[in-house]
Amino acid sequence: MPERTPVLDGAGILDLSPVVPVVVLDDPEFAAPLARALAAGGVGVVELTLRTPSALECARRIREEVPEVVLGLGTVLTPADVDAARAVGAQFLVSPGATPALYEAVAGSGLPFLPGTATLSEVLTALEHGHRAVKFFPAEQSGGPELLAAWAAPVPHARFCPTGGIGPESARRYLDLPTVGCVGGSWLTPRDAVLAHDTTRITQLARDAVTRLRTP
Ligand SMILES: O=C[C@H](O)COP(=O)(O)O
Ligand SMILES: CC(=O)C(=O)O
Repeated sequence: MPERTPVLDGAGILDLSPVVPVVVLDDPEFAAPLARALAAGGVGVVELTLRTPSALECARRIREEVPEVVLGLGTVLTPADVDAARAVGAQFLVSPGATPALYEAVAGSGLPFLPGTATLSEVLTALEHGHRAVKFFPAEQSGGPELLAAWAAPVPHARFCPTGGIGPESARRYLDLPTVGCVGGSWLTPRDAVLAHDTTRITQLARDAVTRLRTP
């Protein structure tokens, strides 16, 4: 396993790329090629979801074979997920929501964490636990950029990674908000491209996204 990279706080994660690819991966053989394909397109961060039986093995391969990519594990739902993610070298954790048990486990892990939030009370709970940077999920279904703009008045110090239903066109409307650091999305790694091991397409999607979204 490569050396642990320096721990970034959650807010630092939001500054790595305008878009964090949310990846569902079955085939460990394609884990490193996929991460390299994203990096070749200018996206040096991956959120690999714990949604497949092989996700942890895929994560281990990325950490071992592509250490230049910052690896987060998503769909972290339980303290056991936190332990498993840490064991394979995850550099940050992402959840679709958060519970007291999850906050406690994350605190013990020492890893940066983007807790999922969909209400202002959940944002306040995240802030109480010391997490200034949070996921806003599912973004489009929960109220989109208009809701985040309203939240920016009472909690301008929170920072958001909206995720859920966002694509290359809608991403800009989130990134224009001062409280948004990056967006998350699956559009850089479409299911058909992943199944076909189509690294050329993945690199092109990453390059297009970075070109379109890097600057206001
Ligand atoms: O569960 C969904 C992911 O977190 C984001 O996927 P999406 O960009 O396709 O909505
Ligand atoms: C959707 C999401 O936030 C996650 O799977 O972690």
